[in-house]
Amino acid sequence: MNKPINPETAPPPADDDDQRAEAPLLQIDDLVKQFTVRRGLFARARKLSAVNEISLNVRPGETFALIGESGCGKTTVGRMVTGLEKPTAGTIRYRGTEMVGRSQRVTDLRREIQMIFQDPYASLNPRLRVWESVAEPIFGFRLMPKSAARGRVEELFSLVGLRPDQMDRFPHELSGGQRQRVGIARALAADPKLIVADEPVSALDVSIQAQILNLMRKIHGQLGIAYLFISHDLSVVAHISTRIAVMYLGEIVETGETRAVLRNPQHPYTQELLASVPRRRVSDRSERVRPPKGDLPSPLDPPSGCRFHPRCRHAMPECSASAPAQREMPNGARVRCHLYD
Ligand SMILES: Nc1ncnc2c1ncn2[C@@H]1O[C@H](COP(=O)(O)OP(=O)(O)OP(=O)(O)O)[C@@H](O)[C@H]1O
Repeated sequence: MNKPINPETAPPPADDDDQRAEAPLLQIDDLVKQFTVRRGLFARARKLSAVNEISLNVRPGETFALIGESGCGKTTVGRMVTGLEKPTAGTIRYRGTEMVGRSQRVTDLRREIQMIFQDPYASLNPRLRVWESVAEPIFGFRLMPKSAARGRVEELFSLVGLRPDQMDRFPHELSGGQRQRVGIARALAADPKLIVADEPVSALDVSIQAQILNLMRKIHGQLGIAYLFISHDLSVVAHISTRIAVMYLGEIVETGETRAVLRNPQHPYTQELLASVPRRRVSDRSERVRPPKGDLPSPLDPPSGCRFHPRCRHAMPECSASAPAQREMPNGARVRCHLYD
């Protein structure tokens, strides 16, 4: 996206009464993911803390954004939500059901959670014609007789702005934007209620990014699908999400309505992310979030207390001593920072 951030472009939140009335579609509580890593054959195994006790919920039909620097754990959260990765601890509830095990109920509900990947080229089978890739979930979940699948794929192609004559092409015969449209059609084929979109536009040319985002917004409006939208890019998130969670080194440091958080960020990390945006050149790849000073510490050995404290210009002695509790701010955002104790 080549626009500076404008909090006013964020879709307005649903009014409070609507929000209270609706149970969350997705409820994540105290989710933890640790990977066991070993550097070298004889090195001892170590725990890498990719996601540390995060909680969030996504309401039916809303777009919830997860944002943060590369390596902060966003993809790992998305992969746990879609069942590609198993949590170390914590719970993921979808429509009230805890998504563990392989019961029929869990399997049926998994169909309703689909994923759009960053790199549509890598996520499509190069040996299949694209219509066959889109039809795979229809066959896999036995959603309709095989004879009807091609007609359904044709409908999906039309929905995502592709022509029927493109159905028999192979992925390499399409442009990046067209391949991402195929990826979106494939996610829609399973009739989802929630789509985890993992950096869906960051591999695309800037000129194509807006087209794909507009398509995602159109689908959202037409079909009422909720998105868990993972991105590095604040300007993308400002454009598409109603609520946002800012992640830093495996933890959520600030969460709230997108407009409120972008207008008046409270956490020093969020403030730095936002401050870096207008200074960027718009045409280059540094459009992504520019990290604050210093390197991102290793999740193999995360800092004590507040994980952001070694890079924080407001750091105080208590910041390295204890992890801050989450506090609700006057603008409704929830923030973890000792400045607000
Ligand atoms: N399978 C794995 N085994 C070991 N470490 C992993 C694995 N997957 C992710 N990690 C590590 O977990 C941390 C979080 O990675 P993750 O991909 O979730 O971050 P991210 O914010 O999505 O970053 P990016 O945008 O670069 O994908 C990183 O340090 C990463 O190296």
